[in-house]
Amino acid sequence: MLMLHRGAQMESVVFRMGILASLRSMKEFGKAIGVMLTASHNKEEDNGLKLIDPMGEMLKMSWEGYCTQVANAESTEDLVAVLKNIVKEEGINTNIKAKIVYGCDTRPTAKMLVAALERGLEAMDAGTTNYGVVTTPQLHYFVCCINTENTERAYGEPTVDGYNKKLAKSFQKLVEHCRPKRALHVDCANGVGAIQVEKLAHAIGKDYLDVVIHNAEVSVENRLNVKCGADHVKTTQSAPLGVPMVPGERYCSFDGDADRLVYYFLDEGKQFHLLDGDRIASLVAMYIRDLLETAELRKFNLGVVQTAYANGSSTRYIRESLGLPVVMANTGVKYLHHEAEKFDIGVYFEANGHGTILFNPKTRDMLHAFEPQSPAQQEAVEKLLALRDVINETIGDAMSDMLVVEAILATKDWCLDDWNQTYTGLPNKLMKVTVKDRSIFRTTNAEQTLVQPEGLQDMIDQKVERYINGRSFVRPSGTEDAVRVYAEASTSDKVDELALGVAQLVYDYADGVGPRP
Ligand SMILES: CC(=O)N[C@H]1[C@@H](OP(=O)(O)O)O[C@H](CO)[C@@H](O)[C@@H]1O
Repeated sequence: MLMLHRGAQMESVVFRMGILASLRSMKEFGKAIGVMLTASHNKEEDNGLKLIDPMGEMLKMSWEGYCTQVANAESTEDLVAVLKNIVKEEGINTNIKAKIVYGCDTRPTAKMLVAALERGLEAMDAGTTNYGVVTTPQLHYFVCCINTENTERAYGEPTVDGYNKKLAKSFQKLVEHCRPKRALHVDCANGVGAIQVEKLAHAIGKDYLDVVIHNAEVSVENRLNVKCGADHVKTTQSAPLGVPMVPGERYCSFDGDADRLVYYFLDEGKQFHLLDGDRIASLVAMYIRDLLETAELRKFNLGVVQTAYANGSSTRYIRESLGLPVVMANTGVKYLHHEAEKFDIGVYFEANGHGTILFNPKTRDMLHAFEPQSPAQQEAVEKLLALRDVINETIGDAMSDMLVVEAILATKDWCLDDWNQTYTGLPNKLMKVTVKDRSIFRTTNAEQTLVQPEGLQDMIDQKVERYINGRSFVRPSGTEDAVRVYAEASTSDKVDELALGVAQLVYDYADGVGPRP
């Protein structure tokens, strides 16, 4: 995501991205490329812009570099030189007509950003489709649908209606013999999810899933993600504003652009329990593993991809209790996505609730061609195919992930507490330290080991050794000007102590800025 900080530059950067997106489409011989104008995760007041590649996937890394070059060009001459260089380096035929599809979020800035983007697209004479206010994952889905239309791999109809119908039909298939669950309260973070989940719920029908929408004030300024939404619930481990919680009821939160999902509930003693991305990954992995067992398709290589922020108990549970491989990837969904592609069926989730399931093309073809030997086998394969249809494989999608979770809970007849009982999460803590120069921090081993500044990792290791079930790592944030410290230990007091100790080490060792933690 390209961060767009408020100010005079914002419109100009979006205009330039219209030009760059058109070049990307020309490079792909006129395939549709997506541009999503959205709220950024880390600062509610900032916007973000995402370019979406032809199969609905995140933009190729080499083109991310072009985004920065184009955004940072200082004068018109510089910009022209940068663009000319991209055309040359990529061997782009600029006579090809570009095709761009775009969407935006609910904030007042969207109108101005859309106009700026359209000016860039007009300058390139691109063919365009404006999807208006849609979720980021929906736009990823539309791009994939458009570019696979009329092919063997057709992904679906590239409309909101098409998306809702596909998801509704496959969800209904997954829960057809299940007892309906109690209502699900959905916190939409005052974002676009509120508009879209209502349509989806309507397509599914109350008999299959009773959705109660909260935080749907999309037209009130400065409400988006404020004290609500998946990120808030995950980091504060408490109820979002605007959602009065009752013990025994079922709750989930989307984030503002509806790509992250977390669940939570209050137990009878009114204690709050969070079911985050780690829990979703393990639930989904268990479900697929069981379907593969029933279908006698054990040869399929099913695996889970996590980051170092995954709770150590979840990793242990997936490896030891479910008997499945877990691969660690760098922070950021693009890294997880690439690792998940290596499995026949890859489940990936960041702890923050962003993730999806990938079915390798070969796996899809084999499932379609499969000739079942028993009704049980047939049902299991049909469910795997329905699961593939309900999930948005292009990117983590809160609405689609929610249906997956709901289908699994309904199949198992589990309440949220049953799900929570699968393993006990280790107490953990995430802290941020601001230092003079975070670029001096270099990591290896999926960001779990520091190689620079030299000597700091040894000191962290010495600290960690003193704690039962202790684990801690330090890495520079990719999205904020800070170094993140993560720690786990057997009790919440111990984890506070460990995280603080490591944060102080970082501060002392690497020129901390501001008050010492
Ligand atoms: C610890 C943490 O939550 N990190 C987040 C955060 O990345 P950092 O590189 O840690 O700033 O923003 C990313 C983008 O939204 C998200 O993918 C990731 O999970």
